[in-house]
Amino acid sequence: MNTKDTGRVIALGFFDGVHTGHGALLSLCAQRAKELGAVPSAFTFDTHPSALILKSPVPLLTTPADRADLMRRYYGIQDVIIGHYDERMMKTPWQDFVTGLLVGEHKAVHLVAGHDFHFGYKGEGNPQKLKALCEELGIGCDIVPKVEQEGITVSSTYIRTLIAQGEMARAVRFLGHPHTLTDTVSHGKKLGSTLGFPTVNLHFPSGVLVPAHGVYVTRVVFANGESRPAVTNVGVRPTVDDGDAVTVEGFILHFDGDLYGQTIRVEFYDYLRGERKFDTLEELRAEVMRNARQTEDFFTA
Ligand SMILES: Cc1cc2nc3c(=O)[nH]c(=O)nc-3n(C[C@H](O)[C@H](O)[C@H](O)COP(=O)(O)O)c2cc1C
Ligand SMILES: Nc1ncnc2c1ncn2[C@@H]1O[C@H](COP(=O)(O)OP(=O)(O)OP(=O)(O)O)[C@@H](O)[C@H]1O
Repeated sequence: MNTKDTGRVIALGFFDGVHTGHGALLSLCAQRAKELGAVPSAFTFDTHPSALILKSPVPLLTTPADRADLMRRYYGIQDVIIGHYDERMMKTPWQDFVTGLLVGEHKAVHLVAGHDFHFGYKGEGNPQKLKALCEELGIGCDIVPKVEQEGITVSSTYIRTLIAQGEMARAVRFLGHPHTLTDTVSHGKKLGSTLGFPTVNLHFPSGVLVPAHGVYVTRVVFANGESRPAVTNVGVRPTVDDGDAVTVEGFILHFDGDLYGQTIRVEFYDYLRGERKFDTLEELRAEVMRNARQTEDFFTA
């Protein structure tokens, strides 16, 4: 993208999940970019800073690619800069992050950050300092006030707890869109077809949060943009498997075709039930058919 002449308006944060709080920043970023004739952009990192600073990995709601895709589709962010978070980045003073990286390298003409945005070495940068520095540099800066919903401050941390507990419908309200996983379809055991419900098999990449094991109302979006309702199991399939490998298996309704090797997006809308060990495959089959009808009803209601 040629930003040499136009420059970028850059929204700042990690943006895991791209929730409604992030949405406030991203919408404003798109609006300012339009006013300035600049490219609406966002800056995120490949690794969550806490993973390095606190040395404890944070299981994320989204991969960097899903984050970028959500920001583009829902908020019109054209350019998502994915910075590499390492020791060097951690030790970068907040002023250098702004002047060297955002303005110098990425041609920022305007920045947008949230009310509690702390950044740079030891988190010494904050919204007040950012605003003052932007004034000095002669570029614009917006600080977005806190977004609350249902009396709660919207945050990635809160939404992670919801998804880990299977509270998917509530998570979707706080995200402002369905929870998303994009992956390439891999081969399963092919048992599903003989049981009357062929499935696509996906995996959560390492570092991405696995929702509570159970069955979900989902929609599968194909590479060509078409989509179909699907009922999806997340878990270890105790009826047919002894292992503890977690799979994501979707039975796509009203569809037959080979999707092996294709990249698809699964959108999670609601939680139907926990994963169970059935005594017979026939009982499993009957339950999956019931869950398929519930999924159909969800989208036709
Ligand atoms: C909607 C749905 C619900 C499922 N629920 C369970 C379950 O509760 N317990 C279980 O052991 N397996 C469950 N499964 C996994 C099935 O055991 C698995 O899809 C089937 O054995 C076919 O596997 P395959 O695709 O590897 O051939 C579910 C699968 C789907 C699609
Ligand atoms: N509820 C909110 N209202 C307004 N701005 C927000 C809200 N949540 C986050 N932001 C802003 O969005 C940007 C990205 O924030 P960040 O990625 O840290 O999200 P977060 O939800 O606060 O994450 P965490 O739960 O890890 O604290 C920051 O500038 C932050 O201040």
